[in-house]
Amino acid sequence: MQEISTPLLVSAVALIGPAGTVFMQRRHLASVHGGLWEFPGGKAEAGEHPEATAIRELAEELGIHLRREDLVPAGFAAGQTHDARRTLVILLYACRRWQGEPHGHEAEETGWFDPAALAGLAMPPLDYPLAAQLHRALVKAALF
Ligand SMILES: Nc1nc2c([nH]c(=O)n2[C@H]2C[C@H](O)[C@@H](COP(=O)(O)OP(=O)(O)OP(=O)(O)O)O2)c(=O)[nH]1
Repeated sequence: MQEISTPLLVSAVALIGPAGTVFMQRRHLASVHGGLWEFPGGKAEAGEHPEATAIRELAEELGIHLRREDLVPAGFAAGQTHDARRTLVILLYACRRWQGEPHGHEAEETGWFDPAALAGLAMPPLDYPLAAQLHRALVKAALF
């Protein structure tokens, strides 16, 4: 009988700076999807709330502190993991307030991008629909 695994749940965050630009990081070259730009974030631990995942991952990856009340749902994307073995669901939050300066300790490179420019970056597949949803929401000012 084929083994059925639960979907892999990832929380990601679009940090939006005062100029309206969005923080992105380039994945470590040795990792899956190495060298591609992504929203910072990571995998949920067992039983973890997606907001708690977002807060924990951004503290670990960027050294910044987010508050739950500053996380605004901005979109989601579902597909398969790179090896096509599991369903992958990424939940994207937008956040305009945080404590600390984001430093991509694990990233090849980091940068702030105009929301309209995100689609032009080389990204893993699910980050494209996430970037499109974020851009639409920001243009419509439906968020915040
Ligand atoms: N952001 C993003 N990640 C993807 C996509 N497709 C896909 O398989 N992934 C994988 C790469 C990572 O294994 C995982 C994202 O979690 P993560 O950011 O915590 O991954 P990581 O490299 O730090 O950790 P790990 O895989 O080494 O355990 O999802 C995609 O389209 N976008």
